Amino acid sequence: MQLPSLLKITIIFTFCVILMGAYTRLSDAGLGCPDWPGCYGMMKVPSQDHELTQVQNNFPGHEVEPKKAWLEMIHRYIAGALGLLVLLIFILCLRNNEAPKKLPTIIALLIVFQAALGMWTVTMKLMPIVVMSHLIGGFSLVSLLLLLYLRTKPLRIPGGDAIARKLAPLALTCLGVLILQIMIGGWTSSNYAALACTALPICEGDWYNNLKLTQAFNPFQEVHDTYEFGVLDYASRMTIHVVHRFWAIVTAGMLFWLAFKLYKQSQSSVLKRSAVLLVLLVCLQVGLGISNVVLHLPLGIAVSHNAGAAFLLLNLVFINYALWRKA
Ligand code: HEM
Repeated sequence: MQLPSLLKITIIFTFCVILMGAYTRLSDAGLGCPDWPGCYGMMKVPSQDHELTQVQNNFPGHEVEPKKAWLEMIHRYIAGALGLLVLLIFILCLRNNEAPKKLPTIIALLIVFQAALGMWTVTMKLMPIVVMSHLIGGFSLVSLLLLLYLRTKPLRIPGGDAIARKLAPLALTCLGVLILQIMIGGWTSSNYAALACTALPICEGDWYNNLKLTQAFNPFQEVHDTYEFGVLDYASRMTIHVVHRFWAIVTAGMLFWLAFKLYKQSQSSVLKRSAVLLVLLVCLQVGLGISNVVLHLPLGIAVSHNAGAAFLLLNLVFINYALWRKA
């Protein structure tokens, strides 16, 4: 198989793994299997009588919840398959003289680190900094795979679009702003702060005088037996939620500005289409965020909000690639 085709398949597959991860996390199934890499020490979810007896002996106090355990195991198996695809890409790039070498090496190292984060997510009982890093790891992986795909494929983007090129620093700033918003979103979700604030447009009560920025964003929280369902007090969760909403306004504003400038100034139809897509994705993402709040976090909307963030990121990575690549 040709490298670009393999990369295309791997990008779609990575997207599925990210969504499956979000579905697992948001269904509170992250601890469906309390150990790693097996599930209660087995390669499948224990269901037979003798297996359940073994669970009682080896994991006293634990009760197997088959649905949650299967979600977690399916996520691990498909993540393992993704690891094999990345290894194949790495080998193909090493063998192909014209293919880049540094980027596939970084991607291969990243997936190993991502597997370690997956393990720590379980062994450290959903510690928010680990859960958020695991989410960012997945987003970074799909972005780097897209970059590698773009580098291995001749693109019909005029690298010499001098006017549009002037927008490159703005596009990079927007990328930074979006990444920060995604991190705050991951922090909101991993600290179970989604329902800490259910009023619109801001928060119920005297939210302004109850902001606790230092506690809310301390990456190293006190040690707890488990972080499932969150350990922060109400004010800290509310603070995280409010910051995610405020930064969403900054993000949306910046991305609209970039889209407007790009649409007006670029000569390239590909970049003009990316600008329109950017506007649509921002509207969709903000709409999904508001629906999360109004509808009290239905699973489908929460997972779509995760997918929306990934699409936004990929679109912005593409725009940056097009604007920064050498003419
Ligand atoms: C550009 C805008 C936005 C981006 C890129 C973004 C991104 C994200 C991301 C990546 C997550 C983590 C999802 C996960 O854990 O799977 C998240 C969570 C969340 N976002 Fe946003 N978001 C945006 C705007 C908004 C807005 C405007 C609202 C509400 C008014 C909102 C409400 C939420 C809530 C409530 C969660 C927690 C969901 C949960 O616990 O599952 N977001 N966001």
